[in-house]
Amino acid sequence: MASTVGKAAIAWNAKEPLSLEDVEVAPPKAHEVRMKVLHTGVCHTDQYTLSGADPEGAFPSILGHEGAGIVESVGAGVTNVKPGDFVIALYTPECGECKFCRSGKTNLCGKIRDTQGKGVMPDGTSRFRARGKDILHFMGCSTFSQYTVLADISVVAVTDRIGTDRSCLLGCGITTGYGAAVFSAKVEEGSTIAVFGVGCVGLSIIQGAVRQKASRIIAIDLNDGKESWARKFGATEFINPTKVPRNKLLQEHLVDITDGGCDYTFDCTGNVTVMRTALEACHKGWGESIVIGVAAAGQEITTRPFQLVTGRTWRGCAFGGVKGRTQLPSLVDDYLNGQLKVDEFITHRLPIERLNEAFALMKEGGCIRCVVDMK
Ligand SMILES: NC(=O)C1=CN([C@@H]2O[C@H](COP(=O)(O)OP(=O)(O)OC[C@H]3O[C@@H](n4cnc5c(N)ncnc54)[C@H](OP(=O)(O)O)[C@@H]3O)[C@@H](O)[C@H]2O)C=CC1
Ligand SMILES: N[C@@H](CCC(=O)N[C@@H](CSC=O)C(=O)NCC(=O)O)C(=O)O
Ligand SMILES: [Zn+2]
Ligand SMILES: [Zn+2]
Repeated sequence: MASTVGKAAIAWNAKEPLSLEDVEVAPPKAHEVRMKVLHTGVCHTDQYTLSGADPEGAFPSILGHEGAGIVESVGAGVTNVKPGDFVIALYTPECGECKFCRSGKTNLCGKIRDTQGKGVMPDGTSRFRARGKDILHFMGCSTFSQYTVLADISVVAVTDRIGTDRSCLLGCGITTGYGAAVFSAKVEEGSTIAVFGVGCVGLSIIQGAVRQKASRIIAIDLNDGKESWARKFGATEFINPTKVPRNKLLQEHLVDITDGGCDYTFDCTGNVTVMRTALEACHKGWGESIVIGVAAAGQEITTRPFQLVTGRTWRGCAFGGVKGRTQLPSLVDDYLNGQLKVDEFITHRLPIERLNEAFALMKEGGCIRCVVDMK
């Protein structure tokens, strides 16, 4: 098999716009898949890494991890997909064999995590070259490229009846929030929950909490414009933290209005102060706070240990705790059966040539997800 050339949006350095240029994409080696990326979403984690705040961020690299497309070719030993299959890229792979996969306790497959974090394929090398230099991979996906190479355990085949311009969003934001509520927290019927940060992830938590029949879903965001978004997805209340009664902390206000605190709270902001508020807004004895937002290098969370002694639980999840190869096909079915909203998240669409504009749009409250056409 030969190398192929396609356009990719290369991040040469942190804090710089992506540069659209030709990239040479080597053929897949054993247990690798070369994918023609048809659509990609742009997630806040891409922006976080481009901002330089990610301790694992390395450049030059090809960002993007919320992508879907078609298998172009496969390396030796690949049995789970074949050329022509429609696939979603998985930044949380699923090998089914490692200690993590076998534990049944987590979706955090460990098989390729070390090399993935270093921006290389499992054999320690890159498949991308541009301007005579190796370009790093990102989150095992690099979906801001017309062609990319992934480990075979980092793709899942799904029906294309959903369309790659929709299935791409199941590669991160929607699955992360929905999974956090349904599979990770396992919100119970009648629960009171609070969601901090009404973006794609927060709205997806709301969607999951509605599915679980939560009674009260309190959405919290600094932007009043997010209230209509939250209510459209099923929130029963909205709070702008800048408007809580004077001399009350937001967590005190939440405890007051919920008869002692929330059963579940979710941070979808990446702000460590918000994470503390979310923990302390939990009900004594059983409340659980789930950290989803990604915080910048050097940031740490604090609270009084007494908050935990008195029965609150502080934990987190990646990709909603969802096992991509096992569980994503059924989320696609849910979408096709009208039980999972996906289209509703798409506020903007752009061609590959305008991918940088998606980063600017993310800073505007009106953008939930921008889907980029990579063709
Ligand atoms: N753990 C995981 O697996 C994953 C984690 N993430 C992370 O989750 C987070 C959310 O992602 P996404 O939904 O795409 O991001 P968005 O930026 O779309 O949503 C975050 C929302 O939080 C709001 N916000 C910011 N600060 C506060 C605050 N102090 N109080 C209340 N609301 C606030 C933002 O408002 P404004 O726009 O006005 O700033 C925005 O509406 C990010 O940190 C992302 O990196 C994403 C996917 C997977
Ligand atoms: N590289 C960062 C950590 C970033 C992070 O937490 N990523 C999430 C997914 S965010 C998706 O949009 C994740 O999957 N974490 C688990 C993992 O193994 O990376 C850092 O070093 O802080
Ligand atoms: Zn993401
Ligand atoms: Zn594994």
